[in-house]
Formats: sequence, structure tokens, C-alpha cells
Amino acid sequence: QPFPPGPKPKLFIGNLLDIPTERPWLTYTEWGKRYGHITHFEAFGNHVVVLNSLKAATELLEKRTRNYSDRPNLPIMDLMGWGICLSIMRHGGVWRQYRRLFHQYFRRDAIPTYHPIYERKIQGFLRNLLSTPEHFVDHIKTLSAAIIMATMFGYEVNPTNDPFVGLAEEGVRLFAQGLVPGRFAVNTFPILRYFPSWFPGCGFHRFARDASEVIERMKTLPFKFVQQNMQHGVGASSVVREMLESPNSLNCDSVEEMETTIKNVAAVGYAAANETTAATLLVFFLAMALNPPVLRKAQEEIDSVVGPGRIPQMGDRPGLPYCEAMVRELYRFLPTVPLAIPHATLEDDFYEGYFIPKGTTIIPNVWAMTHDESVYTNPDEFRPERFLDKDGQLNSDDRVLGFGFGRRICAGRYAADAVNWLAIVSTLSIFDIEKAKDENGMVIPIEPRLANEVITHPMPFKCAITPRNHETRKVVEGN
Ligand code: HEM
Repeated sequence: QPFPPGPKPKLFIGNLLDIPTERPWLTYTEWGKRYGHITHFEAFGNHVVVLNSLKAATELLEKRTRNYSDRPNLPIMDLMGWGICLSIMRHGGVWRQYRRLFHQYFRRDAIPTYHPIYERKIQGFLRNLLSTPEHFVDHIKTLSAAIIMATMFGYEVNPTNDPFVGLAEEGVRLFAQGLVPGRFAVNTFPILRYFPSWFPGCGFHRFARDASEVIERMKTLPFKFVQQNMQHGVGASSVVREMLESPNSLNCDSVEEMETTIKNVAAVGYAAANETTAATLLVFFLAMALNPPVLRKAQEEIDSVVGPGRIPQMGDRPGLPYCEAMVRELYRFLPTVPLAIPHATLEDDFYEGYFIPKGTTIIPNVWAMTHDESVYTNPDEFRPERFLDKDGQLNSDDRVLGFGFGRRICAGRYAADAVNWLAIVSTLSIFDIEKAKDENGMVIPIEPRLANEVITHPMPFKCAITPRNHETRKVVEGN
């Protein structure tokens, strides 16, 4: 049977020249309109199927999740030492073990344990915003790093030049490079990993060697920090500490295996959490600067439910449906992982009469799904009301497509959602966010565009962040 429709392949190179490198989610969305909701292309025998509709994603990635839960083979990741990363790990026993372990600490009912960390770090974030609002991007980055480092390692980051954060950022930067399609020949031709580094196209060996040193240090240093604290009977509780204190729950055969498992699972937390959280908060600031009526409405709701003189807490969440709808709209409006993370098939399959071979890379185009005009009219408008019924209560559209699908769905989604929600409503309770003005008093325009990256974020923009009034300023200063 035929492959799903798609651009016509050329002899030998297939669709190599068609593969988009610039914001690929937009091209894939266009292909979806031209060829249909599942689109196929291939290069050098590597098949790729893009899923442009929720219907196809639900049918394949969720109902047939057993077959669609693998990840593509990316040998550069193994060579760098990032092959241990849960989010890109091939399907199998180790993935199951790591996922189970991760789930134990990040499942829905485990998250309230971390609420005090979130509240404390968000208060610090508000203070930073108050003193240097023009550096809001740096404050967002500090917040997301501070939360995951405190959760995982009980480690308090320095606001600038933190050694662990610097190392982790470098590790994540290398990780992101390994994911860029076409960046390393070995990802297209896995056989090259067995060729020497002097062989043409094998320069990746040196890159991988240098990267692996950074990644090893990134995994080991924060882990040792926890071990040393435990030896001296000091330090805060943390995920790593709890794992070390209950080694039997890890099902490892030796101390060495146990330590490796903990290091790997903890490193994934940072890699997966840091940029995604920061990017979502950037989308929030952007959307508020662009949509003053939404900001006002959310603030009115917070004022009427939480009242003045207090920063919202997690317990306030059910009473704030408009804010909830706004957070859902943020995830929809500019999804920060617009192509999720590619899945791969374990066996041959057929769908709607088309053939999907074993080993096919499956790209869920979340962008196309959240901008599907038949579901979300005028999808480029930011309108939280889409998620409310006529009585102002939340409707049933509560699925965050940006967290992915099936067995590979984001394992940190409950933590991410709690942090995002609390940071957003806390900021709104204290600050106004508007478009910035230049030295001549002219409003600086903002374009809601995402950067061309795998885990993306809005293109740089300026906004004015000011305390709403004297009272809200005092609330931050008093905390
Ligand atoms: C707004 C923030 C976040 C977004 C948008 C996001 C999005 C995603 C997406 C799209 C995937 C791939 C899903 C798929 O393959 O279908 C994923 C996987 C993952 N995420 Fe998140 N994520 C976020 C925050 C976090 C946080 C805070 C953590 C950790 C505390 C985390 C941990 C993970 C892990 C471990 C995986 C790999 C799951 C697997 O492959 O089995 N994520 N995330």
C-alpha cells in the first residue's frame, strides 16, 4: 500500500531538499492543508510522517501507543552521553524504569510537596521584577532554574553566574544541537559512528567527546552536592536525596547502578524543565503586553477572589476560572515545543489505507492542532473565552496538546502547570504589563513570533512592568 501523501521525492536523495529548516511547524501545517492531515516524506531511506490533526495523533499516538512510543535513533546523543535522557531514550526496559521513577516524584498527587518551593521562589521572582523589571527575561530564567534545582537537589541557585546552572545550560545547549535535523551526518547514517574521526563527515566524534565531558560534570556535580550534604547532616530535602534515602525503590543491582540511575533521572529533570518553563512564562508576558483587556479581566478576577494585600496561592486555583482559561489559551496560542518530541514506530502499521513502516519518525505537529481553524476560530487571536462556556465556567477542552501524547506524554506536566499557573497569577496580582515605549514616547511594537528552535520561545521583545499601585508594591516588599 502507498505511503501517506507528501512532496514528491527525488531519486537517491528523496525529499532531502524539501525538509524545512526554518520554523518547520509552519511548513508542515501548509503541507497538511495541501496533502492531507498525515504527510509523508523521506530522505536516504529514513521515513517521516507528520501528524497535522488531533484525530490522527489520538488514533496513532494514543490508541496505538504500544507501537508509537519509540523515539528515533539519534546516535549523536549516545556518543555525547545524552542517550540516558528519558525524553529521547529508545523504548525499552531502561526507559520504563526511568519513567516509573520520574513519575513517582512528579505524578499529580506528589506535586503539592513542592508548593512551598514554588511559592518561595516566585516571591523572589516578584522582588526581582520590582527592582529591575527591564531584566524580566533574566528573572524568568533564574526562576525556572531555581525551581528545578531546589526540587531536584535542594540547591539554592545564585541569581547570576551560578556554577551548576552554567553547566546545566551548556549541557542543554549541546542536547538541543543533537536534535537539530541534518546537523550531524551520523543521525542520518548511523553506520558512521563506527568510522574514525578523520573520515569525511565524521567530525562529530570530536564534538561528542568534548560534549560528553560537560554532560558528565553536569550529571555528577549536583549529585555529589547532595551526597556531601547528607554526609554532613545538612541541606534541604530534595528528589535526589529521597532517592538516595530509599535505594530499594530503585530496583538496582548495585550501588554503582543506583547512583547512575539517580544521576541520569535528575539530569533529565533539568534538561526537560528549565527551558520549557521559561519559554511559557515569556509567552505570558508577551500575550499580556499585546492584550490589555485580558490582563484587566484576569486582574479583576484575582482581586475579587484573592483580595488585595495577598499573593495568590495554589489553593485559590479552583476559584479563578478566567485565569485558568487564560493559561489554557497561553499553551494553545504559542506552543513552546511546537512539534513535541518525535515518536517512532516499533512495527509496520497501516492507517487510512496508507503504509507506515517500522522505524518511521512520527512528528506530532502540535502547532497545526492548536491552530486548527475548525476547532479554534481565528487561531492567531489570543482569546481565553474559547475555554469558557456562556456562564463563564470552564468548558471541557482541558487537554494541553503542548504536553504531547500517549505513553511519551510529558512526565513533568503537573509540575510545569503548577509553576506556570502560580507564577502567572502572582505576577498579575502585583504588576501591570504593557508594551514598552521608546525615548520619544512611541510604543514599541511587538510581533508574536516564535524563534526557530526545537524548544522555542518568543522572539526578543520589550515590555513595561510596573507595580499596579502602592499597595501591591508593599505586598512584594513585605514578603
Ligand atoms: C510548559 C512546560 C513544558 C512543556 C510545554 C513540555 C512539553 C513536553 C513535550 C511536548 C514532551 C514530549 C511528549 C511526547 O513525546 O509526545 C515532553 C516530554 C517530557 N517532559 Fe516535558 N514539558 C514541560 C515541562 C516539563 C517539566 C517541568 C518537566 C520535569 C519536571 C518535564 C519532563 C519531561 C520528561 C521527563 C519528558 C520525557 C517523557 C518520555 O519521553 O517518556 N517537562 N515535555
